[in-house]
Amino acid sequence: MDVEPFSLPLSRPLETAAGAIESREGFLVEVTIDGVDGVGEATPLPGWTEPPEVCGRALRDIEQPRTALEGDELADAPAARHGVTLAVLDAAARAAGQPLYRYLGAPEHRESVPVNATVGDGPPAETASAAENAVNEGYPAVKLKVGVRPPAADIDRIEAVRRRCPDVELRVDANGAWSGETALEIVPRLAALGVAVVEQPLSAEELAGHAELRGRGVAIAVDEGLLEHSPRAVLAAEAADILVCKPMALGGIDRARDVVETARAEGIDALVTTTIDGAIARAGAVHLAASVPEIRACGLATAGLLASDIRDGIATVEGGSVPVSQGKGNIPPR
Ligand SMILES: O=C(O)CCC(=O)c1ccccc1C(=O)O
Ligand SMILES: [Mg+2]
Repeated sequence: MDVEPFSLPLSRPLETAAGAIESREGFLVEVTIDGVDGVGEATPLPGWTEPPEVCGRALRDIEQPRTALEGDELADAPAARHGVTLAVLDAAARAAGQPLYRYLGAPEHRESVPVNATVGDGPPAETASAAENAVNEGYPAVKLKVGVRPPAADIDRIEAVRRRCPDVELRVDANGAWSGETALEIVPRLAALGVAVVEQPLSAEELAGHAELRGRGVAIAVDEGLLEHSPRAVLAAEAADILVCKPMALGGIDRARDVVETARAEGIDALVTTTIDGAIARAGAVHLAASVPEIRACGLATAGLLASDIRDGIATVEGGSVPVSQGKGNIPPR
């Protein structure tokens, strides 16, 4: 197994309530299984996965990728496990002569996956312009980062977006910024502005608080909470209408697919997003989303946030959706 570090600066920082994301450092993972090559990507994000040093060490310690996965050697390193899993699945899908999404179990051909635009914190006019551009480009949904400013200032931003984009599906992601009290005040105002989804309004520990916010006119999506607890615990606490599945943080596209299926079996929806991964992990997440019937718009429109990428022209947005690669495996070989 080969492990190669990379560093990808963002074209500009993504401002969130949990801090700004400025660049992404990770590792390309290359395997050969029964003579077939596979490529994966491990792109840890502190706060969401193991730290980069731990990820790199875990990857370099691996002698046999399949044995490492079978022995659950990467249980404490979700990004490393993601990279190895994606490489192994890529090789397996290639060997089977199938695009990755079909190999993962998609019941039928799938041309593309709908995606939401991702708009970081910024002043109202800037936020509204970014949202309007996204609508003009054909995005079916726009997600705004909130919680950096006081609630009243976020409401101003959302109102500015609504004026310019009367019909788009609006989502907001607070990354855990609000107290229960603030959220109980703000959620009805979001509902009045036609916001469809609020992602992680309360801190990751909160389960009962999220459960209490449901049924107030805005779907409650849990993201960080899935990692703090477990997807099972979030479902058992009835804390979410939607689970936000990040394969890098959940330890691989296989694990993330299990979470999506488990949620849906209980009548809870799920969507796929990334930690702003490089092209290979982003493409893997697109295959995962494509393997799930009728998935709602996913947070996979992040290629444009990167100033450079490990591969160009892979899993990029065209008119509000990302085309699904129909060749063998994850992405075409170089
Ligand atoms: O979901 C999206 O639209 C893009 C991805 C995103 O918002 C994100 C990116 C990196 C780390 C955390 C998050 C998040 O969803 O909170
Ligand atoms: Mg989120």
